[in-house]
Amino acid sequence: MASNRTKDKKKKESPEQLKQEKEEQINVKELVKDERTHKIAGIALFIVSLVLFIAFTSYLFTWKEDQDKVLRHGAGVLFDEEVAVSNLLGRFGAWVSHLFFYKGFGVSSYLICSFFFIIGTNFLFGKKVFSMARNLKYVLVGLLVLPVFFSFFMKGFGFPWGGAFGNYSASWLNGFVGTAGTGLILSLAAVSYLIWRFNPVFKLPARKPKEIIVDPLPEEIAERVAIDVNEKFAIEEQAKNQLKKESSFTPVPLTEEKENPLHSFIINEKEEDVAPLTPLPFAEQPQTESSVEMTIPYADKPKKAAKIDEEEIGPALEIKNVTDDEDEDDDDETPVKKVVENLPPYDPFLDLKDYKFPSLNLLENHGSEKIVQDPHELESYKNQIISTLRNYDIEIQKIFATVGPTVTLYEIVPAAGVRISRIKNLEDDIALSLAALGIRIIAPIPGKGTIGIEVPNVKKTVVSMKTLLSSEKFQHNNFGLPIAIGKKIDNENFIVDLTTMPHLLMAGATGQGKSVGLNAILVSLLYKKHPSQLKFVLIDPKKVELSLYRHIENHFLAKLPGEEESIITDTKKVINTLNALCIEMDNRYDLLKEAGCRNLREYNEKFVARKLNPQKGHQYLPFIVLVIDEFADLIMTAGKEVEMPIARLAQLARAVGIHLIIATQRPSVNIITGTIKANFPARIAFKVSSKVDSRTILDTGGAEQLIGKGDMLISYNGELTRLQCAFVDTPEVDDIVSFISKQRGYPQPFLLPEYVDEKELEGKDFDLSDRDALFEDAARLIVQNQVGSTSLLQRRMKLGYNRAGRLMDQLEAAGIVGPSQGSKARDVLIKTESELNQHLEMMG
Ligand SMILES: Nc1ncnc2c1ncn2[C@@H]1O[C@H](COP(=O)(O)OP(=O)(O)OP(=O)(O)O)[C@@H](O)[C@H]1O
Repeated sequence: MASNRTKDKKKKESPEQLKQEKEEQINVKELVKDERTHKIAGIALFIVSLVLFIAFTSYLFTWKEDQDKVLRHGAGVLFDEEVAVSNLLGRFGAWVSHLFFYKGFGVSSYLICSFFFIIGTNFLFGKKVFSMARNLKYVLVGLLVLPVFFSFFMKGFGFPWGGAFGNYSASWLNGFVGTAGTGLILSLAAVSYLIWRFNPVFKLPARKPKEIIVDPLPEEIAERVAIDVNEKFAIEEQAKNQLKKESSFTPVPLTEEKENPLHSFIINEKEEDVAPLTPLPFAEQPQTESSVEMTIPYADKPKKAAKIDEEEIGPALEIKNVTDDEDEDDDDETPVKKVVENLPPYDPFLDLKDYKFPSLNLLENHGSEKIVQDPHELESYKNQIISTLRNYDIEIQKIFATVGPTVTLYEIVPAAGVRISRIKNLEDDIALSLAALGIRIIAPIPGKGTIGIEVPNVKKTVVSMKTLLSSEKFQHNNFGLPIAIGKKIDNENFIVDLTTMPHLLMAGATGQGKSVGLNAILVSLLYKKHPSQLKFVLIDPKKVELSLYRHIENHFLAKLPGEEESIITDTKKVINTLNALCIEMDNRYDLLKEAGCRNLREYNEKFVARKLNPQKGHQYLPFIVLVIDEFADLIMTAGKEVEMPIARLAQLARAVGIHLIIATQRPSVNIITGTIKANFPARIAFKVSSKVDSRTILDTGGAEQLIGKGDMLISYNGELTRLQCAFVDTPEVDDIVSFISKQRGYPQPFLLPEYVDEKELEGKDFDLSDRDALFEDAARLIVQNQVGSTSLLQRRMKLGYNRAGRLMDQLEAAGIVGPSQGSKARDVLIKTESELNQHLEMMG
């Protein structure tokens, strides 16, 4: 019944009437929402603010003349044409400023016109240029405090400084706490207001440092400071965001720029890290002393040392001259020893003292580095993620977004009670529902209770090598071999020390950015290292990728003696080179052992301080970086012959400054074997074709979800980090290489020790009558030192590896030393020289 009645009632109403009402309602709503209305309102408010400002300012000068008239007529002054006032805005101006100044708040009334200005600006520009709530607070508190302050302190000046409100409050306060109390309270209130409003910086004048600190921070501390600062920033940002957010998952409207936590979270300290684009100052490198400076210390030294040619100030020459007959261990303070001690430190740069490091101008900016954040994209993915998870009954507490160069990380805090393993299990379904290529789910993000969903950006940003190399972290670090790899999702530059990695394995399907990645690493090193500090051994079975670098062979490359090409492409030669590197490693170990040093850095420091005698084979040892561009080809053709020396180098070479970078297109288990993997803790995966490949390289899936073009995952220090690899184009590499190659280099590439295949030597029976002319000398040396090492023969007798090796074989055949024991020295079977003499006599 009742429903029938309503129906009837509705019927009775004429349809046009209904329609009209409805339309009107909608129109008003739309009108209010219309952005044109906002603009008009904005301009109107601007004008109000301007009118008030003019009236107030004019009042400051005309108040005396106009005050009586306004007081006498009250609001009537507005319409009384006979009253003539002096305010610039006429009777209205005089009245309105009288109202605000005299009857209201005095000079603090300007706060009101500032407030109109703020609302007007926000309306006009259609967004929150200024925060309304915050400014409203400032105005209200200002109107409460300042008039009282002015009334109290400016009493007796005639002008209504604090207006009626100020006068009344000040006199009340005066009665309440007395003059002194009022003065103190008001001063405190006014100062507090100013601090709250403007937060001025109070700084004591900086004291001048007493002495200039020259030493850079120790490596670990410098690193830690950098990390702490970054962490602090991130934590502060996050805390701010948390505060701003509502308790539900709604992460604050994404369309508001100023106060949007997603945005402020996103805009990381990106720019902070960029140092001015000046040619790199190589702070950590040993200083190149000018030839003039070098000559001064010699001026009052004994004649012999003073004569040394500036060009050749190297330990080999100097010590040779002065230590001819001296035993280094002699404790006596001989004049000669004094000279050595007083020599300036050895400077490895002096070999090529005019060498100029490549300037950053050789690199290009690839597009704008500004990360493009599309609020609509962020909002829509956020909603999609929330609704997708809700389909699986997963409720979310909060969601944050961090926009990186290629992907955006949505970090989710699941509601209480949601098990992370459930989300992990639903990984594929969620990825499918989100239906974007390359979604990676990290459940949970290590070290946090949150879940990460990485979604590729529609518009990706290229990370230029130039940006990374000009960053503070790259320019001012204390790394042995700094390499700039790329940018993390939070836009932090990923710059690491290859010496701590200590080797690097790279894999990725063809065309996904491997070669660019290799170039980025090589270029980083070329920008930071002097030719005396670094040598590359480049192996490139594909014969294309690394050939660019052949022009710098006399500066930065190493090769086998007698070889024509410095870039090794032939498998047989690769095997020889790898074995030669093993010998170099063993030789270096011997040197380090003799010098009592644990690693290359200590050894070189000792050598630079001239604590090691070059006569005993000591020399400044450059880092050696072995780069293999296509490892799969090598393993396929040479198998164990390649794998064994690589495994040996990977296990042992770190301490002696030999580091390996191995790249492959095919990360299958027969190529990246267990032995290789175990010795390469740092690994990079560009996009690979399957989850199995990803597992082979990273021990986990994810690399198959990458989006190519330098998008990569790096497993380093037990952490998996997604990076956008720095981009350096071939023409840029060309320019750098030709810049270096045009400069004076060494006469030839750095020579690796000679390696002779043992198989070739085998079978050649040793005939005692055919023994080497140096056989006896070698036997004495070995017996005197009681060390059966080929490198000892090489160094002390200045022999090539071949001859020293042959001599050692002869000594073995003669029963003086035992059989080879790999990298360990052979046993010496004869203990004293007299025993040796007898033995040699018997041999005839
Ligand atoms: N970091 C990067 N930023 C932007 N684009 C990149 C990046 N790395 C690679 N690319 C793009 O991808 C292309 C292929 O890269 P690259 O030559 O390094 O692949 P690859 O994996 O070495 O391939 P292949 O194994 O066939 O040599 C480049 O020419 C470039 O256009």
